Amino acid sequence: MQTTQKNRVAVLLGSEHDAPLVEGAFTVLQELDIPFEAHILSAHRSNEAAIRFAEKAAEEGYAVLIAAAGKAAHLAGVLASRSLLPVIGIPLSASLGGMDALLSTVQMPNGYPVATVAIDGAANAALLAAQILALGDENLSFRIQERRKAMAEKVAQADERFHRSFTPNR
Ligand SMILES: Nc1c(C(=O)O)ncn1[C@@H]1O[C@H](COP(=O)(O)O)[C@@H](O)[C@H]1O
Repeated sequence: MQTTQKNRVAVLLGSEHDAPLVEGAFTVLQELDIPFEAHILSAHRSNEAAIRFAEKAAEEGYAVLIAAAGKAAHLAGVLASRSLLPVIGIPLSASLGGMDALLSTVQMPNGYPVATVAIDGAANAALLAAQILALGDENLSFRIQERRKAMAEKVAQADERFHRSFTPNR
């Protein structure tokens, strides 16, 4: 069932085959209690549907669009060309280690930005979407801070396990 709140994130995948590389985004969005919808949509293979989706996204309650695609990854750019919502691109390592998708996602012409995360950086795409939503949501901001604290705690624990030192006798 769709909510009418304007706080949803859309996660668009260029192909069903991309799903395993995008799971990290779903995990983060669920962890942070952010409503999302995920769809398969292609700027190449379902061009009209992609354009329709972008044009209606704001009125359908989406606040941020995440587009994940490999190879000639034009999905994020096409969505950005038809919507004023922030678009976050995840270049996927479907071929050439993801360099092809990275360049096609990040090298947008002046005027149509796509916020591009690392190759296969699905979790960071979700976190960036969360931080955008948190601009107008103090509770979400608190949840993100708590997540960061938990990460810092893990680093401290790793340091306790790992720490070593050596002082030479002179
Ligand atoms: N880059 C795009 C777009 C697009 O940009 O619109 N649509 C599909 N694809 C990508 O093609 C790759 C191969 O797709 P298939 O495995 O379905 O042939 C996928 O990584 C997909 O994201």
